[in-house]
Amino acid sequence: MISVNAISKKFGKQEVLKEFKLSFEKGNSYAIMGPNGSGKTTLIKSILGMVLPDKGEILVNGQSIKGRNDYRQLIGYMPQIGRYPQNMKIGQLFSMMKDMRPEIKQYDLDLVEEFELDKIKDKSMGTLSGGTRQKVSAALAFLFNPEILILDEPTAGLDPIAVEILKSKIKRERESGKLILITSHILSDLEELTNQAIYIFEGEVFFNDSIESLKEITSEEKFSPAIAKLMQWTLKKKSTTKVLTYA
Ligand SMILES: Nc1ncnc2c1ncn2[C@@H]1O[C@H](COP(=O)(O)OP(=O)(O)OP(=O)(O)O)[C@@H](O)[C@H]1O
Repeated sequence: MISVNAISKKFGKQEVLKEFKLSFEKGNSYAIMGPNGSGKTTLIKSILGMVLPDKGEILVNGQSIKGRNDYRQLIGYMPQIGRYPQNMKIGQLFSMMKDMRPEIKQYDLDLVEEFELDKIKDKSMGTLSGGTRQKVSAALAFLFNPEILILDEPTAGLDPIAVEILKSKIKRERESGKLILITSHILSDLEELTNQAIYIFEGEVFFNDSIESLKEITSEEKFSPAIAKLMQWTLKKKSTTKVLTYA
């Protein structure tokens, strides 16, 4: 569904993505992991067309995304930090988004309802707490029932009830066959929500396979120690990169 074909990206002298080769298939949910600054958001933004790779190409449903915008309609994106017009009210924001997609007549309002956003529809975006803004971002990502969901640190800043609501929504979408990409530092969330693991380190894809095979390779039964081991390997034995990279 999404093919990342040897993309590279530099910011100044810093090579953030080095020849990334990845493929993301429908019905799977991918945990995109790596230390702070390892390139997770840059990868996601490249798929969204918000960052232009210096080399390589990205295909969505077999077609290059270069110079196109239409494919974005297939994707629901929840950014790490949602930026919205400060004076716009929640209700106005949702109306504006709906007006931008007039062809869509049915909305997925699960999160609008579960987060009770209607009750605060007259609040301005600029006055919202960080967590409430996250709820709005999440509800918008799911609004048009997209085939692909890209969620950048989706549970960060949410209270425990909201976290459970969002996780249960993500699981329902995954079960319905959607493609889901999640970046997070919260390993317990990733274990619950994903079946594929991608670990990025110093601009390279260090691990890319199923969570089952991650556990096998690391000889760990649980996800968290398996990731911890992977992190130790990245730090101590950088030379194992080639062995662990399944492109
Ligand atoms: N627009 C930009 N201009 C210059 N440098 C950038 C830009 N965007 C990202 N970077 C740099 O690229 C590197 C990777 O950033 P990125 O946001 O992709 O990391 P990340 O893995 O998502 O990090 P985190 O876990 O902290 O969210 C960082 O060193 C960052 O400073």
